[in-house]
Amino acid sequence: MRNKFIEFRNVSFRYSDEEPWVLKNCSFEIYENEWIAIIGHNGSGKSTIAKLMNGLLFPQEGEIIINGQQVNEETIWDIRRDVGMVFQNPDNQFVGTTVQDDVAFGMENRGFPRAEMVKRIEQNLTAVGMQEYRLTEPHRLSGGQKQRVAIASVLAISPKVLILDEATAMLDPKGRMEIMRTVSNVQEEYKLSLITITHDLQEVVQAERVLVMNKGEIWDEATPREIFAKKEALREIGLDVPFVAILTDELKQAGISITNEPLNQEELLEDLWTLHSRT
Ligand SMILES: Nc1ncnc2c1ncn2[C@@H]1O[C@H](COP(=O)(O)OP(=O)(O)OP(=O)(O)O)[C@@H](O)[C@H]1O
Repeated sequence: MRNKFIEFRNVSFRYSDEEPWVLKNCSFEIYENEWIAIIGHNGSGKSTIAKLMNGLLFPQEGEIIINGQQVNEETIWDIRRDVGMVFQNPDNQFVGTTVQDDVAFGMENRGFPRAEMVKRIEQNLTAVGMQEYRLTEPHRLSGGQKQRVAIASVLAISPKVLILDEATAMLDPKGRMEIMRTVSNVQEEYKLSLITITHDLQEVVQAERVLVMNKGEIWDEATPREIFAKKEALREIGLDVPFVAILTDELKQAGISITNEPLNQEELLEDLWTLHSRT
């Protein structure tokens, strides 16, 4: 049984008294070392959840507990050490003139000793496969490389949770795959809780659990397979389903009796192969 690391208890939030509620009575938990994807239509409140987890915003109602502490003005520095975030636009996240300066920045702010900083720069740039670029100026890097450096900068201060808020949205398919491979490796190596906010279905199917948002409320919370089995209901709330799930439905309608809910090509091929070998 895993320990709870983040808990939202009846959280409601709005940006001002004049504006509508953006989150309405949201309760959920995130466990140590799990990978959870948050999905939902545009404006459903996903980024707001991320900002609440990092103490960039505070709820008007309910409470948020992270690593046993309530998130508030007094605890945000502890919370920000535990919860690292990487955003969508890699260009907005650089402060250093070289890659290694950039990774050092967060540690300098927190007063890490120099020898520790040098060790962590090496360790974290290696973890994301960017060690050979340590003296490169960030603007010379590709989008995917910039995001890997942004991840290394966050990892350098040893967070327990890594939030990627649409962090692959501006990358090409190859860049996306590289980032997701990197992230999956570091999650394993550092035993992190990983929260990916994304519209990319290939990312969603890799998560252990999916939290679906709809109009500021939690619509569902389950494994990717359970979520994507609800194809029609997902479409009704403006969400896509993976191509393999659509293809499976069409194959079923054509009389091919696939009994599972495959989530990727490999699983679908395996199901078809099993059927074929039975006939
Ligand atoms: N700074 C802000 N001031 C006022 N309203 C905001 C602000 N940021 C977001 N909102 C509103 O809050 C609602 C939720 O926004 P949020 O960014 O959390 O949604 P999202 O699910 O992440 O959307 P997307 O997928 O488009 O990024 C939207 O209606 C948005 O317009």
